[in-house]
Amino acid sequence: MAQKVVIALGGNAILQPKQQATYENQLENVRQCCEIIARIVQQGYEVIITHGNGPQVGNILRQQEEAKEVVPPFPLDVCSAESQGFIGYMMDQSLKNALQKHGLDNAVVSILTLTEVSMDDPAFLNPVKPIGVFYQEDEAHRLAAEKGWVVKEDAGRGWRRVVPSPKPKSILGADVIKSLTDSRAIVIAAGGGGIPVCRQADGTLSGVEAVIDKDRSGYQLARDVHADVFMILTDVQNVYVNYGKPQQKSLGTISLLEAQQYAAEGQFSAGSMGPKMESAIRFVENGGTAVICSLNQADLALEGKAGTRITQENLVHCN
Ligand SMILES: Nc1ncnc2c1ncn2[C@@H]1O[C@H](COP(=O)(O)OP(=O)(O)O)[C@@H](O)[C@H]1O
Ligand SMILES: NC(=O)OP(=O)(O)O
Repeated sequence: MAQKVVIALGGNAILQPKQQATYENQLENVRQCCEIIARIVQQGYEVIITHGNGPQVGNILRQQEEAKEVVPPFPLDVCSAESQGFIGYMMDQSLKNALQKHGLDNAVVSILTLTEVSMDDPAFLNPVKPIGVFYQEDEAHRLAAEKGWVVKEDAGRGWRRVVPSPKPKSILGADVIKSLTDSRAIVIAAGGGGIPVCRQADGTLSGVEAVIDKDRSGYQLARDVHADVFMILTDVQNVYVNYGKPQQKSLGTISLLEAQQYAAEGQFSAGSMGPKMESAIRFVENGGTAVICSLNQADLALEGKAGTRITQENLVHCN
């Protein structure tokens, strides 16, 4: 039987920190990624795709705020929906083209997905999810004072605006996504973690101003579609311990136990590698294999030849 893999593509892989935020740059990154995904489909995997939206939703929010004198700005959950729509469109188009090139006829569908969160989530009191572009520290503090933003340092790469990131409770429509994947369709879903919504006392849904971590919702999606592999693609080739320090060490294939120990030591930053490792560990705890690697090595990493792989087996190997 074909192995099912959920591929989570980082927002910073779609728009790299040093790139100008043009549509063309983002489309080219997505196009390159879809070439690799098409090769994975050709290898016989059933593929489900999810993606981040941190840089993109931050830029949409900024566009709205800058134009507020002429067009009333939309709330953050609507900006999240916009980002899910445009990234889903780029992926849908690029993947259809890449599959056609490889002579593959799988259907591709992009599903605008809502993710339920709880308004009691403590994450609303401590914003940690970085969105938008990177700033120098002094400029970040100036913007925070001027615009009422909360800003934080992001994994040694600069300063960014941060917003609340509640944990996903459930991905709405996951059963429909699963039946589509069971019929060989390649589904793009829960982009940007899904649009955050909460359920009111009367059962109705309403939007929530937050950005859900796509690695956390990617884990839920992988669990809901019964995936064998959960793969997180980002802008580093491996997960490292002592990241950014002279004794930095790259992780190849590691056991679940080793991953849990590194996480307990606080090796992985909140808002970047932290949620990736947390989600990868949860997936392996539930019986699967998790891989974290760079976008351009996804196919190699699936074969165990690149990236960081967390397995249930007690295999320890460092690059
Ligand atoms: N221990 C670590 N190992 C590798 N990368 C790390 C680590 N801790 C923090 N990072 C940072 O995490 C970043 C990837 O997270 P993030 O920017 O949220 O990615 P994405 O947008 O692709 O989901 C890397 O670029 C790196 O700077
Ligand atoms: N929503 C989300 O997790 O986006 P990034 O992958 O850009 O951080």
